[in-house]
Amino acid sequence: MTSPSSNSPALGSSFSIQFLAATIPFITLFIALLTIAHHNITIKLSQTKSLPPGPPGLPFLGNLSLILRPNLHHRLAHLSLTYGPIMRLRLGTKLWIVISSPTIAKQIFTEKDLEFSNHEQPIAATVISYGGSNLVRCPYGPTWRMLRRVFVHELVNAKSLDAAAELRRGEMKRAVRGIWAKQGKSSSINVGELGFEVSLNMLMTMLCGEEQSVKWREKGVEFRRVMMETVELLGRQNASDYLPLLSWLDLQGIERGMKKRVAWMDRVYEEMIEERKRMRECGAAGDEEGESGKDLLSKLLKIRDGEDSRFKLSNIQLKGLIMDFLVGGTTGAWTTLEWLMAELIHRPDAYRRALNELDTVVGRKRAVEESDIPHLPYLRCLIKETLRLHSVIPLLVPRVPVRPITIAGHLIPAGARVVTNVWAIQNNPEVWDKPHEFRPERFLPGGEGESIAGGFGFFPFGAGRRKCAGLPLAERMVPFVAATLLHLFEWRVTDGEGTDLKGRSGVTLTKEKALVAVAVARFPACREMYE
Ligand code: HEM
Repeated sequence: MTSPSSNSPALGSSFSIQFLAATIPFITLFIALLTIAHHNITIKLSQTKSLPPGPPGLPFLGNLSLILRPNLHHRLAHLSLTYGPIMRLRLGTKLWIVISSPTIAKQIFTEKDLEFSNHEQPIAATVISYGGSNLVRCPYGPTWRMLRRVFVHELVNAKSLDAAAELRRGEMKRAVRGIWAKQGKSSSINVGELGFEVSLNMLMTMLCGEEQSVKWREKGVEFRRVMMETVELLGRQNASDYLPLLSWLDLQGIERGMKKRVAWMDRVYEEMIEERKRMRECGAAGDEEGESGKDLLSKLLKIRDGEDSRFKLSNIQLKGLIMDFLVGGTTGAWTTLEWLMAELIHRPDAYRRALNELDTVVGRKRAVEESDIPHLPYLRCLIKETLRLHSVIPLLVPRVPVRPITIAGHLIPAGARVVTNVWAIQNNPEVWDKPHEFRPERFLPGGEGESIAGGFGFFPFGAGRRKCAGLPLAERMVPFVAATLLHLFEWRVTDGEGTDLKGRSGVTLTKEKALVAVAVARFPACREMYE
């Protein structure tokens, strides 16, 4: 008798293909583990003595299981109580050095800032940054310096921001009108969604002018969904980053998911660029002096097309900067606004004080203007306190030294990920008095905030060369939106929906449950402030 397989060469070859397909992952896993073992042994023999202390880990995988769950900022803060303010974690082939002390952070971001000027580039970030072509992920060097100059001096410099103040005002008015229109219909408002929508519309209008942004406004809901999913994927710890030999399997689907969403955003950017080009060709988009010339996309296109000899920008870099502007801008703004409103609902006395300040400075007959912000010190304290308790990016963007560096007597090897737990520092009882209480007053002149911030106890925007490039815009946009919403409406929560203060962190720290509130006009007799 012959076996079925010997009679059927086709079946035989399909069997061996199936066998091969089934064994490849195991062979790869085996090779991966051998490589990690070799890598670990090499690190162990040469460096363990001088590395910072850290928890014991499993063979090959190290402490990987610790970081694959949410709310990593909490877990790392807790671990640092045992292992100290500079701690190591071994994650597959990677080494993390976690910093939880202001003194060590100060050393890293001041004395040694140059050595720590590279941001890490995990797989998901490589996808969203067009392979490291945007500002957030560009390796430190001449290209990064050029991108940073374009961003800081062309997009968010005082002149550009002043020129676009009217556009932000228009978007704020549009949002107010929308909230007003819902009056009396007992419709609740998702505060985070509102914050996202207003900030996205402001950024879009600044980017491509009022006329063109109307078209993108229709895509706002989808934009929000895609962007939120992108940020969520960006914040998930990806096993492929720590076990590179297995990365082709993309076990958690993070790379695939990211590519899909980035492709969607890329299509939007390409369309925006094409349309702007058409407008410029037919003279609808003018010079910098003209009305539509104020838009930032025209400036970027001029640079890309070689009309501005100071800089050189490729199309990919241009799209990377748009990504920085929109993702960085919306993420920081909406999370801060939602946390701020949630905190105020728990602190009626702080809420009342904010309203008193607004009613005194702005009055009851006109809406808030951006120019009012410098005269609203308590409002600025509220925002600082929100950023202290709920840092938007609780672990900042990890830095990667290019050569071995000794900090606080410990070796940080080249290529290690230096993760600064700014949340832990800003919530440390050894640094702050009753840190878990929302007390905006601490940032008033003479309060503890002044001295602690100088000593690296408060730096929600990061520090050093790679400090948030969008800070000048954030300092205008966030207080302006917050002040307007507080001044014109009374915010009431219905069933306590989302009023708890539980957070959930990935790359950003957001509220676990969305805050939903009803907005009631404070000055209904002054319809012109709302319509
Ligand atoms: C409340 C608002 C915001 C917060 C808390 C925030 C926070 C941060 C943090 C922590 C970093 C990393 C800094 C470091 O590595 O030391 C960063 C970088 C950055 N942010 Fe922001 N950000 C905010 C708003 C914005 C806005 C409005 C924009 C753009 C319009 C923006 C664009 C950027 C960019 C481009 C970088 C990368 C800078 C570089 O690598 O050179 N951010 N931000």
